[in-house]
Amino acid sequence: MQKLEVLSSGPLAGDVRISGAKNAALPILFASLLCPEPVTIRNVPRLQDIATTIKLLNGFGADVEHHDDVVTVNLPTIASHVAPYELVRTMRASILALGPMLARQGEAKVSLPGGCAIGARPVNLHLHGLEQMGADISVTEGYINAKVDGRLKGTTIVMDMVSVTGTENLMAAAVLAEGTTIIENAAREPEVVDLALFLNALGAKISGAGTDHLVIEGVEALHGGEYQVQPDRIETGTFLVAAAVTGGKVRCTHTDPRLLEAVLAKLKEAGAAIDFGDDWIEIDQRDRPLTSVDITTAPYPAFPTDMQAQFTVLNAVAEGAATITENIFENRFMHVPELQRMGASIELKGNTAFCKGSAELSGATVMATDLRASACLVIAGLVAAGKTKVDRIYHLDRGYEHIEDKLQGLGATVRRINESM
Ligand SMILES: CC(=O)N[C@H]1[C@@H](OP(=O)(O)OP(=O)(O)OC[C@H]2O[C@@H](n3ccc(=O)[nH]c3=O)[C@H](O)[C@@H]2O)O[C@H](CO)[C@@H](O)[C@@H]1O
Ligand SMILES: C=C(OP(=O)(O)O)C(=O)O
Repeated sequence: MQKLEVLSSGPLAGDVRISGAKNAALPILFASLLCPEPVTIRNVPRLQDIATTIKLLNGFGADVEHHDDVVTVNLPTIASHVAPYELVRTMRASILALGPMLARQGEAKVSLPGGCAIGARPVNLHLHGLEQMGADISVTEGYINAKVDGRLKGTTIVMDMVSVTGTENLMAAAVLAEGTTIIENAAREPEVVDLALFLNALGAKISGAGTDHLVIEGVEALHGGEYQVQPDRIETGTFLVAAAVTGGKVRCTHTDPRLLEAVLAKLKEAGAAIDFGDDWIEIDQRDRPLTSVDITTAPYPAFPTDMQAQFTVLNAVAEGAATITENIFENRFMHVPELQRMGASIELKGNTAFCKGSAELSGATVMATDLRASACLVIAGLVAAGKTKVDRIYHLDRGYEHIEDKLQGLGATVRRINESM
């Protein structure tokens, strides 16, 4: 079993190149299913989730090439409309195959992704929206079976809750629907905007992306094209927090400060000096006190749940007391017991973590439970006295490209080890 061994590392320093966004690349790759002509996607990160997606696309009959950060998908005819449990169970985002496959093929069979560490994560909004567009949907033996006679039909969908992949699935399906689809209470996340821009580059007619009101005028077919995935705002935020807690100075390059306003505001509130240009962000925490900050997660443009775990470790070591309230997922505090084992003083009550701050963390063997919890434990290891071993790093590999190389480049002592339990 692979682990990351992290040693107390001192202030991080230097430049780190940010990869393309996992949560934009995944819906874009799945939406390439809509297109019978070749599609070239640039700035795709090398991640386990991307490899899983490519396997799913191969299963549907696609010819996929992946060189460096460029992926080319060619799917002139669909060979299979099934996304099997064996692949889907390793990646919830597989649900994003449903809308595009149904829209193009009139039929889709996708394994239910199931619950995971951070919450139940139902897909009722995805299914309900597709039904409103005329799909006939049943769930049998763990699979979603969706069918439509002819094309999906444009309609108005009011989403009960803000759902990122729910919005993406319905928006992608609506691209090939007959007539106009309106999605109200749509997610405004930058990854939804990236997907809309990608689809429009292939001939889709989507307007309103980035607002909660999307209008999708259906077209008969998409054409091939090229697109560059946006930078990963969560990877960027993770490196900025790592720099902050180690009292370092780090510049994230190939990123976009406009995607991180809520996160940058909280880092400034915590005492960081932040500078930025069009495609870089620099944090300087040298000789500056780090103060804990209250965090409340909510849909974009508010503070992202995917940065909550990283700010929990920041609050554990910063001066002062602060609360962290998680409003998106009901079980996203699995990193807290592990941080407590490293010496953090955090009390959990319902969906709020009360952080006392100023903890002197000590290294321990800790268990990563999900992607961002893993990142939080790696950051904790950078400031903890002695050695931290982070177990179950396959979670980390789902979402962070070459994380140990990037951290080493900033002066951290981190290595991947093979060790049995
Ligand atoms: C691949 C991807 O982009 N993943 C992101 C996406 O996940 P994902 O799209 O799965 O998250 P959602 O935005 O859908 O979830 C928001 C909330 O809505 C609930 N819900 C969602 C759909 C549904 O049909 N019914 C329902 O009740 C969820 O349980 C959750 O409580 O957005 C999350 C919230 O920003 C991020 O943490 C994930 O990193
Ligand atoms: C929760 C995340 O991803 P996923 O939705 O793929 O589980 C994440 O990126 O933090």
